[in-house]
Order: sequence, then C-alpha cells, then structure tokens
Amino acid sequence: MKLEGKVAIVTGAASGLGFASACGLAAAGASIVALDLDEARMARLREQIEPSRLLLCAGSVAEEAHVAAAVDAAVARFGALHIAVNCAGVADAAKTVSKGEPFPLATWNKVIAINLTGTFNVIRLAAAKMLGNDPGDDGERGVIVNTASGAAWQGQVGQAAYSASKAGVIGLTLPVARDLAPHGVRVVSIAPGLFDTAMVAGMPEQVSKSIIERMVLFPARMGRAEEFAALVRTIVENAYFNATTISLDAGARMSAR
Ligand SMILES: CCCCCCCCCCCCC[C@H](O)CC(=O)SCCNC(=O)CCNC(=O)[C@H](O)C(C)(C)COP(=O)(O)OP(=O)(O)OC[C@H]1O[C@@H](n2cnc3c(N)ncnc32)[C@H](O)[C@@H]1OP(=O)(O)O
Ligand SMILES: NC(=O)c1ccc[n+]([C@@H]2O[C@H](COP(=O)([O-])OP(=O)(O)OC[C@H]3O[C@@H](n4cnc5c(N)ncnc54)[C@H](O)[C@@H]3O)[C@@H](O)[C@H]2O)c1
Repeated sequence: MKLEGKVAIVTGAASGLGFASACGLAAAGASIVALDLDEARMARLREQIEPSRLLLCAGSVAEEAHVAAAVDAAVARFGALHIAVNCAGVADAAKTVSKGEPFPLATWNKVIAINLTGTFNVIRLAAAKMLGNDPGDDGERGVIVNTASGAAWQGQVGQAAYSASKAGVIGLTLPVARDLAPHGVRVVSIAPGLFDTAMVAGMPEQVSKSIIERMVLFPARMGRAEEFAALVRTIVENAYFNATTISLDAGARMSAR
C-alpha cells in the first residue's frame, strides 16, 4: 500500500517505537491518529507532524470505548482508516514467587489486558473500518502491524506475564490474517530484540547489558526506534508481507541462562 494520502492509527504513539512509527508514516505522506494514555508526551507529535494530518486521542487500548472512539474519529476526520500499528505496551515484571509471595494476579491481568487483549481490541475495531475501504492494488483494503517481542521466546526473570502476552500476539497473527484475507487486509507482527526506549530504561542495568553481551549477534547494541519504524513502513508498502512475525533483533539468539 502506498502511504501518500492514507490514514494510520498508531497506538503507544507517545513514546519509543510508537512515536517513531507515527513520525515515519507521516513523513511518507500518511495522516496519523495517535492513541496513548500519556497525553502530555503524545502532544510532542505536534512538533513532528503538521496539524492537518494529526489527530491525538487520549485513551487505553484495553478499553473498548476508547478504541471505538479513536477509530470513529479517524474516519470522521480523515474519511477512512487504512493502517493500524499496535505499539502500546507495558513490561511490568514480577517473579513467579518472590520472598514467599506469589506473582500478583493484578500484574498478570494488567499486562495481558494491555499487551494482548488491547492489541486484539485495536485489530478488531480497526479491521471493521478497513472493510469499508475501496479495494486498492490486489484488492487490498488495509494493513495491520503488531508488536510482539523476542521475549516471547527468551523471556527474562520476572517476565511470565510479558512473555506470555507477546507469545499471544505472535499466536494470533496467522488466524487473524486468515480471517481478514478475503477482505484484503494483511496482518504482520514484529518481534523486536532490545530497543533503546523508555521501556528498557527501567530494566536492571545488568539485565540489558547481559542480553547484549550474551545474545545479540551483530551489531552488538540496542536497536533504535527509527530502525523499527523503517520496518513498519516496509511492511505497509510491501504487499507480499502477510501472516508472519518478523524478528528485528540483530540476530539475537537464546542463551543458556
Ligand atoms: C528463536 C530465538 C529468538 C531469541 C530472541 C532473543 C531476543 C533478545 C531478548 C529480547 C528482549 C526483548 C525486550 C522486551 O521486549 C522489552 C522488555 O522486556 S523491557 C523490560 C525488561 N525487564 C526485564 O527483563 C526485567 C524483569 N525482571 C525484573 O524487573 C526483576 O527481575 C524483578 C522481577 C522485578 C525482580 O527483581 P528483584 O526483586 O530485584 O529480584 P531479582 O532476584 O530478580 O534480582 C536480583 C538481581 O538479579 C538481577 N536480575 C534480575 N533479572 C535478571 C536477568 N534476567 N538477568 C540478569 N540479572 C537479573 C537484578 O537486577 C538484581 O541485581 P542486583 O541489583 O541485586 O545486583
Ligand atoms: N523496547 C524494547 O526493547 C522492546 C522490545 C520488544 C518489544 N517491545 C514492545 O514495543 C512496544 C513499544 O514499546 P517501547 O519500547 O516503545 O516502550 P515505551 O514505554 O517507550 O512506549 C510504550 C507506550 O505505550 C503506551 N501505553 C501503555 N499502556 C497503554 C494503554 N493501555 N493504552 C494506550 N497506550 C498505552 C505508553 O504510554 C507509552 O507511550 C511495546 O509493545 C513493547 O512491549 C519493546
């Protein structure tokens, strides 16, 4: 799908990979509907994207009403919705048992609700709008890009909920793509390795350092948000990407511990 004149909703657009993805799609000519809980940081998009092509929607991907309002606003303001990029996510961590205390179920529920249920909430509501689009080349009506994680395969200490949520994103990619193929909507997920964003800033220093030293093949550094955004743009523009999860991790591979 060519990006010029298209409309994209980007969740988690206030920070990190979502912020870079919103800016990258806008630079290629798309109008952006940004959805994030963090209104203050999301407002920084106004410095990067002209007002006529930007709509900021405060809300949670885990809330049906918030996402429904955002996709309705997208169509009301820009006439259609063609692209959805799911970047919203949290990485709250806890050990399965820590000092005798079991993993807090509230933490599990929060991480699954945002990372997995929230991703699917956006997929289902955005796809419903895409089905109303006129078919383009190949009969294409829309593209959905989700964010999983290398943690789906290589979760760290404390990441039971996070890794499960990301494995769920990978798991839903193919069946959702099967559901939507007859309507001309593609579904692709990205599994990033370690990227230099606010989410990772909260990681214990020796964790990120040990991941880079133990697992990242080359280049031995964290990924940059712009590198993630470049892959998002490529997926949208290349119609032959569908129903798959693409690792973007500098060849990171599992280590024994
Ligand atoms: C086909 C194959 C593909 C393979 C692909 C591989 C890709 C590469 C990996 C993917 C990376 C993806 C990144 C991800 O999507 C984004 C994020 O996950 S960002 C946030 C990540 N956060 C974490 O991973 C940390 C989660 N854990 C914690 O925060 C803590 O462990 C805890 C659960 C809150 C508990 O902490 P504590 O109460 O302090 O107790 P601990 O016993 O855990 O800590 C003691 C000590 O050990 C250090 N430590 C903790 N976890 C690790 C670890 N995983 N590795 C090394 N060291 C660890 C901790 O910092 C403490 O150190 P101290 O301060 O005591 O010296
Ligand atoms: N940074 C990494 O190393 C890495 C690696 C693999 C996958 N990921 C995934 O990439 C995505 C983006 O992460 P990031 O590194 O840019 O983190 P980040 O913390 O910089 O950005 C995450 C954004 O999501 C928003 N958000 C959180 N909960 C929300 C909700 N309920 N509704 C709407 N917005 C919400 C936050 O406000 C924030 O702006 C996440 O899904 C994360 O799990 C990150």
